[in-house]
Amino acid sequence: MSSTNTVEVKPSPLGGKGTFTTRACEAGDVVFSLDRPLIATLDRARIADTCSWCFSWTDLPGLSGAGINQTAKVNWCSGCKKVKYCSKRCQSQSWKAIHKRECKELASQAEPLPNTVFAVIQMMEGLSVGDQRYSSILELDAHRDDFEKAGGQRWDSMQLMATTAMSVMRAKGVNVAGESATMSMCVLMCNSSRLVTPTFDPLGLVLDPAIARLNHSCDPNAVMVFDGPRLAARALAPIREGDEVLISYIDNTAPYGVRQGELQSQYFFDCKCTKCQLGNKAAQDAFLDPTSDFEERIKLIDDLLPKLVDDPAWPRHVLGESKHEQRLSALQFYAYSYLDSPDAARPTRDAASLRKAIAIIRNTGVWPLSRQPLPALYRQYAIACLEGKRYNEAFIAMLRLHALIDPVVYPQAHHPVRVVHAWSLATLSKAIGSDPTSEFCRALQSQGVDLSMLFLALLFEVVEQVEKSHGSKSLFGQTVGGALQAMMEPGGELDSQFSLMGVSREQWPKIVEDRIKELWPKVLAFAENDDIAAQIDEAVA
Ligand SMILES: C[S@@+](CC[C@H](N)C(=O)[O-])C[C@H]1O[C@@H](n2cnc3c(N)ncnc32)[C@H](O)[C@@H]1O
Repeated sequence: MSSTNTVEVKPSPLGGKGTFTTRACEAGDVVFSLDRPLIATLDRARIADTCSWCFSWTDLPGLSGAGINQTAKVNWCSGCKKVKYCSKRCQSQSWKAIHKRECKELASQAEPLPNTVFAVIQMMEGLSVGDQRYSSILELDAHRDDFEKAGGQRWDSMQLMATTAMSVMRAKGVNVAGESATMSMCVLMCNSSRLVTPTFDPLGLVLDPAIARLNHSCDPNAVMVFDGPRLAARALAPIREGDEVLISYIDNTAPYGVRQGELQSQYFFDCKCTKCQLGNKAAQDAFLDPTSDFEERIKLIDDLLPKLVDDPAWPRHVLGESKHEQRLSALQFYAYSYLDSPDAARPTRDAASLRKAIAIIRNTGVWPLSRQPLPALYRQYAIACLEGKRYNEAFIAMLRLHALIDPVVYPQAHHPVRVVHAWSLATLSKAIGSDPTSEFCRALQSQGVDLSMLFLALLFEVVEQVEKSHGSKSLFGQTVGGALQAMMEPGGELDSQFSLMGVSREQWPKIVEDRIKELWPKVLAFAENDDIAAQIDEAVA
């Protein structure tokens, strides 16, 4: 597979090998890219609605798919009926690369295989035909003994999956030793990354020796972005020539104990990055000072405390020994118990229970909006609202995320997650604003929030950042660029509005800029004012 090569792999001070730049990079530069990872398999839930070669996803839920024009239809491979493709071209490329080796076996399976088993089979097949690219996978850290020592349900299910993969290989006449299937499974578990859409919705998993040589930091200098099967590591900040490229394996905006717990249990290391060195004292872990009625506000959590301490997840939430710290720990535990795993494509909690959890946490008065998992809960709540067609509530949640939370959680304006949120809010504003006579629109208007202007302001923001976040030629970049062009071209919304007002094209930028400047403080005031937002929300619900 071709790649942009401005990096080299060599021993890392963090342990094992790492990836280092061979030239200095600016923020937003592509540090490293791949046309397609060596192994990429879809989650079982995505097999029926996603092209197995280019990963066009045809069943996008509300927020995640917002605005990405995926009109593709996918059809089963007529041979195995276990994978789908969006075109003859994708089918034929997949056939040449991998599918000719697996179609017959897949056809004989009653159920689609879990993607981890599928990935291990692809790995073993690649090795069995002597493909050199696969042999470098075996040089990766496997943490085999660590997995076995940790034992439990995970180890049992890893062994079961390895055995299943081995039986499929044996049925094809390839004799694979049990230990090598187990090793392949371990390599996969600690070296694979999530395959996601350009808007970060989970689709499956990928494994490629080049990606697997990226080490972790909770304060990363790069982030991985997908564009269909293409993958790029983009610089979040300037990176000097010779510096190590570091991505985050986990949600690096989570509190210290949660991050350390996840890294230790899945990757078997203690992170010692600059952020982790601050421990619970890092800004993102801070709480607000309790108010005088805090005792009363925290009552519900106090009642939960004695039940939590025996839970296996409790240790990663412990913030200290004092009564106050124990209460905050219980509150954090409670908040995380409402959060779906980042791998869940759709929220399993309904909007009402997520809303209740958010309200309880906020009501304590000590939880900053930007402290995890509150931002993640807002995001899941927005998605749950969209799934339930509760657009107004979704709008308020997304507005909070974009205006109040993201600038703190993702300080870089071009951070791809922040840009995707801005785009989702833009498309929501456009959809809701398409009926200006609705009660919700009128209520917003009375607060000075004009949705068509907000759409434009957000669109400008996304277009300004997209070259650095995703690349303007990517599917996402083309979608947002196309939306702006449609507004500006003769007959477009902006063109029509300004023509009516007799404004010439040369005057557009200044007028739009002035209007956005005028709008933004009102948007912020609306987002910040819980009472107004809640009243409108309740009234219209
Ligand atoms: C995906 S691999 C990264 C490449 C790995 N260093 C190698 O040589 O193959 C993940 C493993 O690298 C190690 N690792 C990654 N980031 C680390 C860090 N910040 N500190 C210590 N070890 C790290 C851990 O052993 C982890 O399980």
